[in-house]
Amino acid sequence: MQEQKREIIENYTYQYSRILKKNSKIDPELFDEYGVKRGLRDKNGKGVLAGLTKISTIESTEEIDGKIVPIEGRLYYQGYNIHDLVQGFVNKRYGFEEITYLLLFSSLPNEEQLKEFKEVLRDSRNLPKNFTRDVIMKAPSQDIMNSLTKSVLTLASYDEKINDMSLENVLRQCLMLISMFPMLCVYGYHAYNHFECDDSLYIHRPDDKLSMAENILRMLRPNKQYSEVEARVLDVALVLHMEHGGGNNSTFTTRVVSSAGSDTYSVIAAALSSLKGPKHGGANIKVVEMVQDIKAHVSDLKDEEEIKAYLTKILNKEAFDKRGLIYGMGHAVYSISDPREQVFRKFVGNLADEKGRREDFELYTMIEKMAPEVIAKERRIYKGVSANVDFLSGFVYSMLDIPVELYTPLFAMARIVGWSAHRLEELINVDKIIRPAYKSIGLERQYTNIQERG
Ligand SMILES: CC(=O)SCCNC(=O)CCNC(=O)[C@H](O)C(C)(C)COP(=O)(O)OP(=O)(O)OC[C@H]1O[C@@H](n2cnc3c(N)ncnc32)[C@H](O)[C@@H]1OP(=O)(O)O
Ligand SMILES: O=C([O-])CC(=O)C(=O)O
Repeated sequence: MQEQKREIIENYTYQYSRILKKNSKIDPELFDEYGVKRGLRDKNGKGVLAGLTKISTIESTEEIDGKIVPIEGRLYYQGYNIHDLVQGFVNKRYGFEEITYLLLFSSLPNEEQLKEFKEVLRDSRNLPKNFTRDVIMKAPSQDIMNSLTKSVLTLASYDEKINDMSLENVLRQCLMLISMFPMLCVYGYHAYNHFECDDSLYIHRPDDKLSMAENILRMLRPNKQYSEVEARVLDVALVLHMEHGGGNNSTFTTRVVSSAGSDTYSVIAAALSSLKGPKHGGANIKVVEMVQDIKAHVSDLKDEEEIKAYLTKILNKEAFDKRGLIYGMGHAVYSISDPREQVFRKFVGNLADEKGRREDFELYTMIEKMAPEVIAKERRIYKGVSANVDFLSGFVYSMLDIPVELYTPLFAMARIVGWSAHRLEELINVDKIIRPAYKSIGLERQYTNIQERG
């Protein structure tokens, strides 16, 4: 019976998807005719100006002799170059907490301020009683982003001040979510791994003395053990993913939903739903799957021509997931390079040697070299294509023995900081609902009674 019902629905949706496509199709030329900016971008790929922000700056071009020329990408958090920030803490102290303070409060903390901030984060990390058992463990899924979103929305029902939009209350909610995300994600993974994959169940509590990066590894590993190098690499990865302007899809979502007056939990749930998309934060999982697929189908991984031919097949929707995308390549703003990928690149070679993954590293390097050529040949390129932050992040996580299901959630554990900063900036400065226009090209029609319809 169930089988029969499923077949009926499948036939219906098959037939109606064709009707939908025919009736909803809009002539692509009309977008140009009405000056519609596809993807809110102009013809050169530049985004329409939708707001102002002081939180971060992304640069990919420079004006030289009156001409706009592409440059190596630059990223600044609150005015500080990302390279200088990473250089400032790496191998000296953990950076996540310090850079979170910077992004939220616009200045680098002194030692006293950092100590106090870490204590506040620690005290904010307080899951409601039995939340792990009653919420996270229920209906576990391989999709940890969905599990995280469910947890965030359920946390709302424990908050007595859910709709209080005062700055101090929204800041309290943001700090709470920033500090709790690692538990929600890692416990969600353990629940899936236990109930769906028949593995043992571990729920380790975070240690109040440890940094965010250390606690993620501690909660994840059955024996709670990790090396200092592993924790420091993860810490840098988190800092690199924290923030990327107001226009990236998930931060713009944060701005849009905040502008409607929604509560913090709903705003962050919407941002999570955006981030998981394979064209955005979900790309880090896709890259690793794509590289596995290349390894399975290319007989000589050192043969440039064979790699090129397979990448062309991926681009032509003939291989891998048949969506026509080479994941980890391209960016809406950067052209020559993404500075975050450059930071990863600095240490990923050594890490690969340490972990016996040199051959994989060489394959990634080869793809990074060939893909822009293949994309430039097959697509209309406005500004050049290079590897983005998602290209190497999954490879790095795999060398830290982090399960693939947690790659995009790790992005979320970092980006919640940027979302929080942008939500606060939107609430402080704008107070106007975001509402762009859609030109209607539908024709007016005469209503017909149901008996008279064909
Ligand atoms: C944290 C992040 O979100 S980083 C991005 C992570 N996403 C990915 O790695 C997925 C693969 N990359 C992509 O899909 C794209 O490069 C995006 C979504 C990141 C940016 O897309 P756009 O802003 O359209 O890039 P751009 O304007 O430079 O693209 C020019 C053309 O090349 C295509 N293109 C760009 N990158 C790729 C790619 N990796 N594979 C296939 N085609 C590509 C675009 O679709 C576009 O074609 P169109 O005009 O027919 O739409
Ligand atoms: O800026 C973008 O469009 C995507 C991106 O790199 C990010 O959000 O980190």
